[in-house]
Parts: sequence; structure tokens; C-alpha cells
Amino acid sequence: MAVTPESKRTPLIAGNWKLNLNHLQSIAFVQKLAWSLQDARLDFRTVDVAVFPPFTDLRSVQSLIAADHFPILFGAQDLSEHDSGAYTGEISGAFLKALDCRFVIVGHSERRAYHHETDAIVGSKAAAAIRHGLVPVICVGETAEDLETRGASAVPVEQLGVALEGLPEGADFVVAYEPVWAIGSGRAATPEQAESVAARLREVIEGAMGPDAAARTRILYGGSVKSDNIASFLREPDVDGALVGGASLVVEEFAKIARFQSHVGV
Ligand SMILES: O=C(CO)COP(=O)(O)O
Repeated sequence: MAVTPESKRTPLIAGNWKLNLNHLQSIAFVQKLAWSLQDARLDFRTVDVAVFPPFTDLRSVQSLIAADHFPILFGAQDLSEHDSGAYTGEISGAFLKALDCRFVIVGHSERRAYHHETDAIVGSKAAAAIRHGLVPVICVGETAEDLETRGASAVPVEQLGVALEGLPEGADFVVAYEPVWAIGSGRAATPEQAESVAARLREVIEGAMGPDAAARTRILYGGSVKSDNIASFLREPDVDGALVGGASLVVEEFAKIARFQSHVGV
């Protein structure tokens, strides 16, 4: 879908910490990140910066951000598809909302692979997020084998189609296109590859949720994003930010990614 620069959505730079940084480390990290971005005079009206700590860090991150008015957003890495009941170990959307989470990641490829989350479960989690006023970051992406046998977009298109089925009209959500072969491999997709899948995903959103949703929904790229390749992705018309793993654990590197507009023009 062609988008003029004026209609570009506010970029979202999101750091998925995965199973890293305990609650004490998360406090130090968020302080340093906020100071670094404020020092660099990042204009927070032009970019949203969010971190996704482990559940046990959320209270610490919430308290710090609220107390110091840091303009940093945060979310959780997963939630339960259930709202309450006998589901040992699960965390509900209501619990996350009560900690001021804005976002929650659903369907990360690591959860699909290691926790056997199906497209239907991911859809049900996305719906649970919306039910509780959270913005789901719906992750989709093909494995190396999918890429070889079915091309880049077939699996992400299928995954997103199912995830959107149970969402109400007007739902606010983010999509993250993360090719599994690019995650943690140091081998990022090219900006052209990311754009080509992102454009297909935008068509899926348009088909399922209508043209307004397609125009306003942010589609992120994830997989070996670093400060030296971020700007090339953000130049693509349908790529509206990044979901960053490894590089989001190093404060200076993540701050540099968040400041992509200053080090290379887009
Ligand atoms: O999985 C990712 C973010 O969710 C990407 O991880 P890397 O940035 O480490 O490749």
C-alpha cells in the first residue's frame, strides 16, 4: 500500500527483553535509558519507545516510570487467554492493565515453538488483550523451512488472518513481522524483504478490519535489528518500527536505535 510521508504512523521502537534482566536490573536499565534519551533530547512526539520486561519486573518498571514521569512505554511479553480461574501460572490481561501496561506481546515465535501456541491460541490471547484495554503486539513470521517451501509471506499472512478473526471492530493493535530465521541470527531480512511482507500484512488488515485499521495500524519488523540497520527499515513505507531482542538489552545500543531519526535521516 502506498503511503505518503505525511501519513506515516508514529514509529514504535520496542525492546523485548525475553528472559533477561531481573527487577533490580530493570530499574537500572530504565533509568539509564531515560537519562540517555533525555540527554540526547529525543523528541518523544516523533517516536514511541517501549520496553517489554519479564512479568516480575513490571511493578518496578511501572513505579519508576510513574514516579519520574519518564516518557517510556511498557508492556508484557505474554498474557493468558483466560480472565481468571484455575489456570496455575497464568497472568491475566486485567493484572497487566492494573500495572499500567500499554502493550502485550502475543504469538512470539518462541512461544509458538516452545509452548506450542497455535494460531487459534494467539488469536484468543489477542482478543483477551483487547478485552482488558491492552494493545496486543501480534507476532507473525516464517521459519527458514517455510521460506524455502512457501515463500516469505504465506505463513505470516495465515497467522495474522487467524489472529484478527476474533478482534472487535475498531480494535487497536500492532503487528510485528519477525522472520524466525532472522531472530538472534545476526542475519536480518533486507528492508525490501521486510517491506514486501509488511505490505501484504497491511492488505490482510484491510481485508479483516477495513481501510482505516490498515492505515493506522503499526507494523514492526523484528529480527537482528541493530543501530546500524534500523534506519533502513524505517525508510520503508509499510514498516513502522522494530521489535528488538538482543540489542534491546544494551542501554546505549537500544537508545541509539530509538534515536534512529537523528543518526540517519529518514
Ligand atoms: O525476537 C526478537 C524480538 O522479539 C528479535 O530478536 P533479536 O533482535 O535478538 O534478533
